[in-house]
Amino acid sequence: MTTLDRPTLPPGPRAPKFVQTYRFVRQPQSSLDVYFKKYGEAFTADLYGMGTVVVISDPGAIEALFTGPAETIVTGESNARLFESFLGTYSLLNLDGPRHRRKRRLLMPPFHGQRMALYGSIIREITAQEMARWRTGAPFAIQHATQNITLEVMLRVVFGVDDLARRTRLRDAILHFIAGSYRPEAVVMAIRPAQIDLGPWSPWGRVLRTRGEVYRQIREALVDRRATGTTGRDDILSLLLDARDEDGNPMSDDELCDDLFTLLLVGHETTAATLAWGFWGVLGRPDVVAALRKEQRDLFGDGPVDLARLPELAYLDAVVKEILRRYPVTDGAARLLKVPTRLGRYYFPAGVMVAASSWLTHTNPNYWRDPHAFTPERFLAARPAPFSFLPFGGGLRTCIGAALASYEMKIVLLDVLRRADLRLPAGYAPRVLRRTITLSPSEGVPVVLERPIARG
Ligand code: HEM
Repeated sequence: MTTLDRPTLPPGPRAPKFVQTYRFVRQPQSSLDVYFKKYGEAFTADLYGMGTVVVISDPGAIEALFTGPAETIVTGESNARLFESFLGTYSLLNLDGPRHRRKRRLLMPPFHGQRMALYGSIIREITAQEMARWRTGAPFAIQHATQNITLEVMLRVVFGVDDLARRTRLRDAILHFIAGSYRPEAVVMAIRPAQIDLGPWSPWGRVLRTRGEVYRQIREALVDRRATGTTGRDDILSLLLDARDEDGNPMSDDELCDDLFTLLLVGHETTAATLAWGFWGVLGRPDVVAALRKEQRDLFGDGPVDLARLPELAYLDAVVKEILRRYPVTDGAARLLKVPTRLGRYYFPAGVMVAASSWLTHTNPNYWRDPHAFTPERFLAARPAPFSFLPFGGGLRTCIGAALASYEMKIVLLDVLRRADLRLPAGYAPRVLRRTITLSPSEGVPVVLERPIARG
């Protein structure tokens, strides 16, 4: 009998559930490496809050997972197991079916590739403002800087919050929420059964209260916008305020808050963490920095890049892709099987979650040569095998911010490397830490600015 005759769970770790959950939380990549070595491209794990999860890194099965029928291979219900308690019931991530389709259509326009040209000069201005604060000498965490940039981009460019005082309060509230996720006890964010509010000093109580302050600020931003009006505006806040359902009703404030909180958090944390990993990868390779600078100089001399010509920078594009491959900041993309389902060479039973692991797929030696090396050139030499590269997930649920994230990363890398000489302090090597929704580098990648920033 083959694995395709009847639905079967592949073998996997037999450690007690709490041990497996601990490893998932604390050793998000190294534990997967161990399982991959032992069980191969599909194995079954058992995790608190998520139940039975089959982790796959076989592109054939991933293709089937991403392109199969959305009615029986569902995403929202699966995401909700991890994210509902803090992203909210109405968050796009946690929806399925027609509600998901409608919301996604509504949210997409500001993230469409063609819109990027409008955002470029503001991203550049925000990056310059951040760099103006850097000082030579003492190391600083580059993730702190990239986070300031990506959060400001979300607030100004996507949300269209023009009022400086309002922006500052919203930014402070979200940074306070994220700072809390650095605390060791904030692992409760990844363990659903431990999410019990035992007051302001309890781990989950603290998460709820800092998140509550972000929601309060978002509600106030909604009040402001209702007062000033949405006419002629095409930012997310205005789009959502103007949206009406089939019966002509506007969205409730609870729904608006979940959507806005999701975009604010997901839209900047992921890009900030990827950029931080990116600086770690790039600064560790002076030849890559030199090649990036050369490409830029050959096309544009010593001045800034003309952003309309960004697509001509092929090496930069390869660097960004390699950062996304080598340092995936999410676990990947998961789906819940509502019926027994064939995925490539596997046949899995109903009721299990199937998670396409970006880490294991991106480091699968069957598809990537020397997968642990940071080698941008691999993306110049050949296209990746189908479904072996999934930084933004896939199918109907592909990340809506993929174009914005890549565009933003390119501008930040270009402008920082053109104007700043950064180095990594001796002896630093990052560990992979869970932080809100990302896998971030420990200490946020400390860097040292070697000499004052060159003039723009
Ligand atoms: C480097 C940065 C980013 C990475 C690595 C990333 C990664 C991902 C991944 C893996 C998914 C799951 C896709 C799936 O289930 O197939 C996702 C979904 C999503 N991302 Fe991103 N993302 C990034 C940036 C952004 C930005 C900038 C935004 C918003 C502006 C955003 C908003 C979303 C939303 C709303 C979803 C849910 C889509 C849906 O369920 O229909 N992401 N992202």
